[in-house]
Amino acid sequence: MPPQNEPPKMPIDGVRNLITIGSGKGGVGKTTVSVNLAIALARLGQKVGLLDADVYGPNVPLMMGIHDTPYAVENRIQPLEQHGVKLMSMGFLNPGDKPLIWRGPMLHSVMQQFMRQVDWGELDFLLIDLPPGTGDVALSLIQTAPITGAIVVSTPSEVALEDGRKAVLMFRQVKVELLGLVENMSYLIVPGTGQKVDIFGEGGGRRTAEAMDIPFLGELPLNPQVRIGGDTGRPIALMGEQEPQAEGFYAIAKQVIARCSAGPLRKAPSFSIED
Ligand SMILES: Nc1ncnc2c1ncn2[C@@H]1O[C@H](COP(=O)(O)OP(=O)(O)OP(=O)(O)O)[C@@H](O)[C@H]1O
Repeated sequence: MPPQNEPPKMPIDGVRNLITIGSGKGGVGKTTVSVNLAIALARLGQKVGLLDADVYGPNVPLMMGIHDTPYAVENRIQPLEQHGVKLMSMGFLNPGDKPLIWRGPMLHSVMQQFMRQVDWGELDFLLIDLPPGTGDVALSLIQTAPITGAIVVSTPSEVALEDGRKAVLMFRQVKVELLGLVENMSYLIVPGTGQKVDIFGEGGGRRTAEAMDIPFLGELPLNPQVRIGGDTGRPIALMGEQEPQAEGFYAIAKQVIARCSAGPLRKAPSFSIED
């Protein structure tokens, strides 16, 4: 049972599955996985929203190729929509290169508004792209919302995995179900020669997932087209499931659908930070 002083985890109206995408380390491709997974889920027939919780470095608008300003109707913020995905990001409200200089309580309140005062409508999946690490924003979200499951993204390098393990342990400590680990930038196929190069080491993601007893959701190669897709606002998942360069994202999306429709994950886990 949650302790008496713990705030209740209020469900988000109309949202069936709330999935957080986190990483220990920055720059490992968490937002890249988030946008491509969102598009893949939408293309597989799911109703999808993506909340960019990386308030200090919100890259979702750029990667989804949309820079409008959301408006409010009767105190409810209307999410923007692009590539079949409903979107909300601090980048829509604070566009450009101006840094946001906010402390914890302000972040907490804006995240609550993004979850609960945005007119998400009916969604099968609301994905939350967390900021890297195990800090305030991640914890505040996890403490207040019934997270269905968490995905952790890491490269196979030991440095990234060390921090990835901390993210896994954070979710475990707050009793959020781990949907699994995604290994990004797993290897590079050299254009022209077809040679496979393990730039960040080989197999580290799978080994870590096995050691921590969480599902391994798959490897995503380092691929210049993935970077270009992000930089131009046309994520590679838009090319569809049949496109070999996008199929890894669809394979992850299918596992997420399978796990989340299975039943028990739909129930909000109880939370206790003291455990
Ligand atoms: N599989 C990949 N192949 C090629 N480039 C990639 C791949 N994954 C990510 N990138 C590129 O690496 C850079 C960092 O990715 P991204 O912004 O998704 O990381 P992140 O973990 O969300 O970073 P942070 O949260 O620290 O801002 C981006 O330029 C992105 O396009």
